[in-house]
Amino acid sequence: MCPLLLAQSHDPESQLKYYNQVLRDAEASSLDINLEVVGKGKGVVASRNIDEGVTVFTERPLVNLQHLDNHASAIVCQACLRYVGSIELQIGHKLRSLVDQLRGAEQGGAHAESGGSAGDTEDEVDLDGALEAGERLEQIYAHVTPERIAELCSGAVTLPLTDGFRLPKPMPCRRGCGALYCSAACEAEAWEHSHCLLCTGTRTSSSPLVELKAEPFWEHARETNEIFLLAAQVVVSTLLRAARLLAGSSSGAAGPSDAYRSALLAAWQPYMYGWKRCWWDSVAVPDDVDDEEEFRTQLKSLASDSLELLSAAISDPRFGPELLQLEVYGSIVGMFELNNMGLSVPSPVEDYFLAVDEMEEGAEKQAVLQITQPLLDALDSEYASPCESTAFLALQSCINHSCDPNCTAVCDTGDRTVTVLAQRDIAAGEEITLSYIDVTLPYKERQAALRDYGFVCRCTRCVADAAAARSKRQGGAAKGFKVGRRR
Ligand SMILES: C[S@@+](CC[C@H](N)C(=O)[O-])C[C@H]1O[C@@H](n2cnc3c(N)ncnc32)[C@H](O)[C@@H]1O
Repeated sequence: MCPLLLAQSHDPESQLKYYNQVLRDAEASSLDINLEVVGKGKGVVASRNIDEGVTVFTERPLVNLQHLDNHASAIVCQACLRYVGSIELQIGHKLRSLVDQLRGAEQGGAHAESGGSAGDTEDEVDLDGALEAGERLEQIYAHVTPERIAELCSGAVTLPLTDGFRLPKPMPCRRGCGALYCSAACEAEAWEHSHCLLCTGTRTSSSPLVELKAEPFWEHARETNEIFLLAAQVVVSTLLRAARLLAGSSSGAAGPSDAYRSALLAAWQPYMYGWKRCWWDSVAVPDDVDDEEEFRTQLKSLASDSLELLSAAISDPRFGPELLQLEVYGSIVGMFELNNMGLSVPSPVEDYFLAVDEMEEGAEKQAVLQITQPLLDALDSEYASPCESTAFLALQSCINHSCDPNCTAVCDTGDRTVTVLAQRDIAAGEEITLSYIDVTLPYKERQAALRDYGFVCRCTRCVADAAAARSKRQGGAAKGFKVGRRR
């Protein structure tokens, strides 16, 4: 049986009503939503001509998450992804994380060397990795000392020219879970949105009323799939919003009442129409997996464990059970696998080193370089590593992929928005497209990359490339026949 929350997504009339509101909110007056673009599901089309370079629309993500493995590269506001602290802190943090990571790899290798399983292929790989890690550590320490890294992290040193690169002071989560924000407003917004139930901090304060017990859920997500963290934001923010809507209405407590159902459906609407297939049914099977059925069963079991831990963490008498069903949770995770958008925010550290590089040649630049060059040499390619995150946006998630897209998306952390810009002139009636992958790849590699998104690309370029490949094959077959005849 299709749970109530998923069944609603099939109603075209409410879908159009919702998306027309989304278009109005995004001030996207030059766009329409088409619920059935041939072979692609719904899509976004231009309702009038759009000139190259024009902003097609701007919207804010409904949820976003800095990739867990990116925390080592960038300290950003967990709500809006703005870099926080200072250039010194960002550089010190990158170096400290790098050193910790390399030490871990080095020790892993040493452990394998001293263990009794020498000759095992994995251990051999570990030893190679350990050797490389050791060399990279030496390279870092040839340029900076551990004390220098500690000074940068603690704010004990000020680097030249950083006045022009001021960053907001980090604002810690009120419960001290380690999450940082760029302002009290962002901290409060994240708290109200979902962090109040997903926080793992223990520091007590006058608020909130709920007991915090999300650590086992986080631990499971860290070890298995970070997308569970994003799905949890959807679940919690929806439940909290429904509870608020219900509290604001004249009806009673949560339960199977009509009032609760309509509050829940209203709160769920931003995600309702993004629904695709369940995660375990939609994920592409990795090349090294032989037993597809077992693989999908394992994914389902992971989702089930995650949901159990989440349900235990957020149990609250205000919440009904509708959103905590496995099919609904699986569809949210699946939606992120197929619909989310990667956001990359360039690092101010890169801009800082560029500014040094662009200084006029002379004694002043030489004095600055004496201080900054060792840091740049120690960071190596890490100096430019950006903040990488994943987000879900109501309108952007309706835009289909093309290997020859007419639009591009840029992220602005300043006002926490994503802007979609026309890359070329777009005619009225034309579909708005973005690229989900690196479109410089050849046809086969593009299709392989898009398999991870669960579809065979039917964009104009792929259709043309496929036709060209077919006719080449047919031509090849004909040539082969001729060769055969000559023999
Ligand atoms: C971000 S959603 C885009 C909106 C989607 N069409 C819908 O109905 O919600 C991505 C999904 O759209 C479909 N899609 C996007 N681009 C496509 C393309 N070039 N060819 C075929 N299907 C495409 C695939 O099903 C993909 O998983």
